[in-house]
Amino acid sequence: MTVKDILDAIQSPDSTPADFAAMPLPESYRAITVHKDETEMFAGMQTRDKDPRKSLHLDDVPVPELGPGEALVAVMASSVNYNSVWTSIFEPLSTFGFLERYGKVSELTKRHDLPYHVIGSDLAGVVLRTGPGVNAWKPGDEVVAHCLSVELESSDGHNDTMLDPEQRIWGFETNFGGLAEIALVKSNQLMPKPGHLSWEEAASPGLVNSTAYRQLVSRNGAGMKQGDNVLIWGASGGLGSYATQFALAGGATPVCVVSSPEKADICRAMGAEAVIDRTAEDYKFWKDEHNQDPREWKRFGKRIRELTGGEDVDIVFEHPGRETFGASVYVTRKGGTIVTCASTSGYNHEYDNRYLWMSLKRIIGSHFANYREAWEANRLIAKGKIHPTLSRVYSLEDTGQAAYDVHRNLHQGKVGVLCLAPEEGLGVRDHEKRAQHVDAINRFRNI
Ligand SMILES: C/C=C/C(=O)SCCNC(=O)CCNC(=O)[C@H](O)C(C)(C)COP(=O)(O)OP(=O)(O)OC[C@H]1O[C@@H](n2cnc3c(N)ncnc32)[C@H](O)[C@@H]1OP(=O)(O)O
Ligand SMILES: NC(=O)C1=CN([C@@H]2O[C@H](COP(=O)(O)OP(=O)(O)OC[C@H]3O[C@@H](n4cnc5c(N)ncnc54)[C@H](OP(=O)(O)O)[C@@H]3O)[C@@H](O)[C@H]2O)C=CC1
Repeated sequence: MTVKDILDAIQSPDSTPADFAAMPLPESYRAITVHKDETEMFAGMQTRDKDPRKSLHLDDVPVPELGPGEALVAVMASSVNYNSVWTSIFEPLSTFGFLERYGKVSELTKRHDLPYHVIGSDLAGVVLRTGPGVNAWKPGDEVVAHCLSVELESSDGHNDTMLDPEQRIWGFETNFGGLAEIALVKSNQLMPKPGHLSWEEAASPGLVNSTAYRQLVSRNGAGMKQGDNVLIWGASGGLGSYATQFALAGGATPVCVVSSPEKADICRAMGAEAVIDRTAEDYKFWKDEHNQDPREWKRFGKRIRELTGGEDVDIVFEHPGRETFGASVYVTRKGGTIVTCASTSGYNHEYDNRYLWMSLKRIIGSHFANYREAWEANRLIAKGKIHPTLSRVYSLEDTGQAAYDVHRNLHQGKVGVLCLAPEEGLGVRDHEKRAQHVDAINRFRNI
């Protein structure tokens, strides 16, 4: 049995769940990996110069043993997330430390502690096998997977699964991720694949859509409400393209920040009216490596007021981090919220705390999404209320190039990867619903 036989079964309209269940598993599969003996390969280099094409490998790896509550999934498509860029440049830490730590949890988790790391935190595909105790899913089911892996043995995570002390991001802090022909997930990561989307479209929103949902919409994040002004950094990027959609769909006003006229056009095509091109307007929030320029914060704030009819923003959707955080705190409205999930440009933030406390602002930390939030975010995709923002699709062989493009900010929206799917456009089951939304689904394509 080879992965080719699995693909044939997936593509045959006659395959039944029993056929999938009866199919022997292959011994190995192709996967995108980083290697433990290469973690120092970029030592001494600037972040920008570390090249994912050098560190990401396409390897044949053995199919992992299936444990209780788990599923093996044939991956038709996946996507590149920034966490895969971090893994590929071994920043801020090598992910092998995460695998070693996970390997110490139990006999079963030892499987994850290997000299190679199969990466990737999104997938769309077909369930091949389920482990003991899995009843909700069966071989043959078409699924997407969110990337929250929790053990749930501590009460800390019982109200909000993100608070579990053993919370991990699958394919980043665990092995056997989605940039591969086969992936291992906990079965409670599985969700129904939206029928109106192709494999690569369905695989692309998962991580960023769920994260933006918690960060902006959920009461665990900013709890956005109708009428809010929301400043969205990187509004046509991975997270930002979903934050912009959530703001518009939720009756808020996005103020989109981007870095080129093309990206500004994408935001307008999504329905945003207030757009700032940070390159054209040339904001320099830092005078030098150590000092910010509050006059630039003010110039930025004035521009926001021009666009909103004099109002300040209720919420800032933050992720660039060091470069923008001082400005973000400054421009937030009295009583408003800065919600952050990342620090792409540096994790040691500096801001003038007087503007935070005197104006009763709040900074909220947010990370991925709990089980329920991930499910709710996927439901919005399935209902056609929020759409994938897929711009370009790469082959599994070209994942290094895809990660390079994301690292260098050369992409728009989301970048997809075909794993088992032999071409784009396959896997659509609900053509009628697709026809209703096809323009929105294709909005980011080939820009
Ligand atoms: C969904 C997608 C998401 C993204 O893309 S996010 C972006 C990518 N992710 C990242 O950049 C984050 C990468 N991760 C990290 O940088 C690190 O992962 C953290 C900084 C988050 C954590 O650092 P660490 O060293 O791994 O863990 P510690 O929690 O600091 O634990 C180290 C030791 O310190 C002890 N400790 C923790 N808190 C305290 C405390 N408050 N007082 C005293 N000790 C403390 C612990 O217990 C432990 O100890 P012991 O080594 O013995 O086990
Ligand atoms: N904690 C969590 O759960 C999650 C964290 N993340 C993290 O969030 C970050 C962004 O992820 P994602 O949106 O997928 O990445 P993308 O690269 O797709 O988008 C980020 C956008 O941010 C903008 N940007 C980048 N650097 C700067 C800067 N210095 N100043 C202002 N804007 C900047 C760029 O837009 P433009 O050039 O147009 O302004 C870019 O397109 C990453 O660090 C990632 O690891 C992502 C998902 C989940």
